[in-house]
Amino acid sequence: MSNVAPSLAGWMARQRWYATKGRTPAIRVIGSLETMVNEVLVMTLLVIDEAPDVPVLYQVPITARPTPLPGGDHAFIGSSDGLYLYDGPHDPIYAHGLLNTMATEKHVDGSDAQADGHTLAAPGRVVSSRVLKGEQSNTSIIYDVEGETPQVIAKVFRVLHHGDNPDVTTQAALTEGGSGRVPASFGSLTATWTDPGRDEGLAHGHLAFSQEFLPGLEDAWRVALDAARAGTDFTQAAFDLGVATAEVHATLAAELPTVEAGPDEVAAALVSMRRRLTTAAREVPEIAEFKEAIDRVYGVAESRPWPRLQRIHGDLHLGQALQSPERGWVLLDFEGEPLRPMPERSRPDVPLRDVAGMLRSFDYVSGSLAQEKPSVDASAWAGAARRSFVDGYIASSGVDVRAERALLDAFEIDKAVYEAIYESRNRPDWLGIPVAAIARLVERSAPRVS
Ligand SMILES: Nc1ncnc2c1ncn2[C@@H]1O[C@H](COP(=O)(O)OP(=O)(O)O)[C@@H](O)[C@H]1O
Ligand SMILES: O=P(O)(O)O[C@H]1O[C@H](CO)[C@@H](O[C@H]2O[C@H](CO)[C@@H](O)[C@H](O)[C@H]2O)[C@H](O)[C@H]1O
Repeated sequence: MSNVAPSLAGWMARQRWYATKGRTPAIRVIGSLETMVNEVLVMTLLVIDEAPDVPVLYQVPITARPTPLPGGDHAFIGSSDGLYLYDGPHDPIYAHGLLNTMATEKHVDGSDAQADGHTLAAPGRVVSSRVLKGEQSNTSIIYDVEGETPQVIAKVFRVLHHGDNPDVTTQAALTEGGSGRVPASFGSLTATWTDPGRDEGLAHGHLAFSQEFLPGLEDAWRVALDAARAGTDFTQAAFDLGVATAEVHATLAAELPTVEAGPDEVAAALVSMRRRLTTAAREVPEIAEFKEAIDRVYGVAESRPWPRLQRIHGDLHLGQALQSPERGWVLLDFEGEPLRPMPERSRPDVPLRDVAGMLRSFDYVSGSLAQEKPSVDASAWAGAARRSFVDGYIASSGVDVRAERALLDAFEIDKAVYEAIYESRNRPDWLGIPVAAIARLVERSAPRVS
């Protein structure tokens, strides 16, 4: 097609996944994978947006149809060369083709980009597909498939990066390790594209992956919020969540490389934590006043022995766990923290970070209920859930994380610092939740200066 970019820019700016809110995209198509299916041109465009200071690369799958897609008005992008352009995931021709590509290890050649599929187990024949609704940073397509096989979900990554996406590699390793604590991985799609900024002039990364879809399950955030509001005991569920987290850690340590936490590794982790603190102090005045005290907590953590580093979830919170009646807790979304640079997210890290993430999440339950009208005091509920979660983690892992309090506190503070940045950028009304946690943790952990 001659030039689809003019139709795309305005549409991209309105999408949930467009990362630079409030800016007008300045886009250029740098690569394209194209196939013709029954008179429909299916294009996976790699689109660079130079509007932000650091350009962002997006994956924008679109279909170009000679006639309108029935029922596709909500996914209509615009017209070009007399063709009707649609957001690919909403068009069954793209959606079915994507799953097929991942299931058959097909190679697709594009002018500037190449994609290849990888599959662990093929799902059955697709009957229908639909896009998952809700606020998400990526676009997920749910497929109904023929026969006894489970439903399938394919996640289309919108922002692309050079290097493996941990959402794919970590969950695939867990599936290969026989873990039922994640939905079974089916396949993934990677691409190579030109990148003049890299030494070899090429970048390589994940475009999409597919896994078992577990329908009709509530995530733990909703379950916990309802339980806390009603004052229902959650300690057994929290204990089981601790067990599930420890089991995932054990499988990841067995399946993927682990490394000794030597002085260089500890120093690198501290550099990243202090960099984040500096950003938070600059963006959030409430954090600036705690900066020195937090720095002292980090100093204590630095002087303690660190456990061996391994792959972890990286952004574990209650919204990332589904409660299945058959399987118990199942964990999702191993993509890591969206605000952390992608190369850092695939590095071996301290499993205590995931423990800290979940502890923060129980605090968020009581923090958000305290803001409801009328306000609900769930602090005792949250305290009991936090203790039970840690009990479950210790029971399964055999690691006494309470004995590593100084480290756990430092990671909990680091997570709350991250949350303060996240909330100030996305949900300012909730900024008080991580700030109050930092005040409490610092009061408990920061050595006083006389
Ligand atoms: N395999 C799955 N089975 C059931 N629901 C899922 C599955 N994967 C994702 N979901 C649902 O989709 C939501 C978003 O998925 P997630 O992986 O967190 O995407 P994103 O990275 O776009 O936020 C989850 O909170 C969950 O409700
Ligand atoms: O799910 P994402 O990978 O997009 O994670 C980001 O958004 C989360 C909010 O949806 C954010 O989580 C924070 O808020 C949760 C309640 O909404 C709470 O349970 C978490 O503990 C808290 O960190 C997450 O930090 C962010 O990366």
